[in-house]
Amino acid sequence: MLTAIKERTNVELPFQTTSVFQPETILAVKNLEIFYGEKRAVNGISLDIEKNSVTALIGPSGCGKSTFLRSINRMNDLIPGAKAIGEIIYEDLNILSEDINVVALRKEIGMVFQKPNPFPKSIYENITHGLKFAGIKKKSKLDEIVEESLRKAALWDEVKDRLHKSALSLSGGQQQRLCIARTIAMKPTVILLDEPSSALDPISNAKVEDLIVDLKKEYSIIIVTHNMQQASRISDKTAFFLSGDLIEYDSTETIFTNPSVKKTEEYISGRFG
Ligand SMILES: Nc1ncnc2c1ncn2[C@@H]1O[C@H](COP(=O)(O)OP(=O)(O)OP(=O)(O)O)[C@@H](O)[C@H]1O
Repeated sequence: MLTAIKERTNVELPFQTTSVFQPETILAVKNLEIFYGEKRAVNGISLDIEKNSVTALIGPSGCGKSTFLRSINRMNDLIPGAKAIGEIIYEDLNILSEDINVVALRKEIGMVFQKPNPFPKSIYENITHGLKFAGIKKKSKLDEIVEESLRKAALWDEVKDRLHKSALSLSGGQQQRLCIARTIAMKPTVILLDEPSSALDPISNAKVEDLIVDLKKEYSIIIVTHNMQQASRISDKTAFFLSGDLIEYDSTETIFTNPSVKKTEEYISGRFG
């Protein structure tokens, strides 16, 4: 799929491509620094994100989790004065390169935000909006993708009889699954989730968590969460951030049962943050 980004951007690859990845790595982050004006919010972090896994980003408020997450699909470009230095390598390309086609990138690396943000349109149109923009016009094809995306987001059975009703008539939890379906419809490889269930009631939260675990079969998922139980329930790897530094990154089991760094243990046991 990324060939599309390459073709559209004509990026010259400045590095050898085949040796960059370990077999299961989908994103390789190298010496990533992110600034807002003069202020550095992420201090030169390096980590590999595994394919078909859930990676949780945890840490106290203001430690740089969302800033890092947004850099992965270049959402920080929308913030005046924001600047990223270093490399985020995805399928042989540095995502941070000026030549990257960010529209194509954001289709492959989709994002779902904390507050459900469906368009004030029908459920059907919420899914088809981006597809039409991408040039898919045929009704039968659109119908097929709508059903497929809603099924994958575990929402089809609840909405199949009201596809042309307003998305705003859905509950908060359903709206968030619709936003996930909207992202899935663009056929991403990576899904970024910024506290996707923190605004939801416990039952909707549980549905979204089940969905995330299910989705990792097909997608690589990176989730920012303040909820330690959530991180331990659904993620395979956990990265602990503090003041813009990546303090510890390991399997979720290790982070929660036997962390190497004292600060990690203090944070997950609720002693600060
Ligand atoms: N748009 C912005 N302009 C300037 N500074 C920003 C901006 N967004 C974030 N920051 C700063 O960057 C640092 C990291 O913020 P970020 O939102 O990434 O942290 P976070 O760990 O995601 O926090 P939270 O858990 O509260 O969402 C903070 O000091 C924050 O004030």
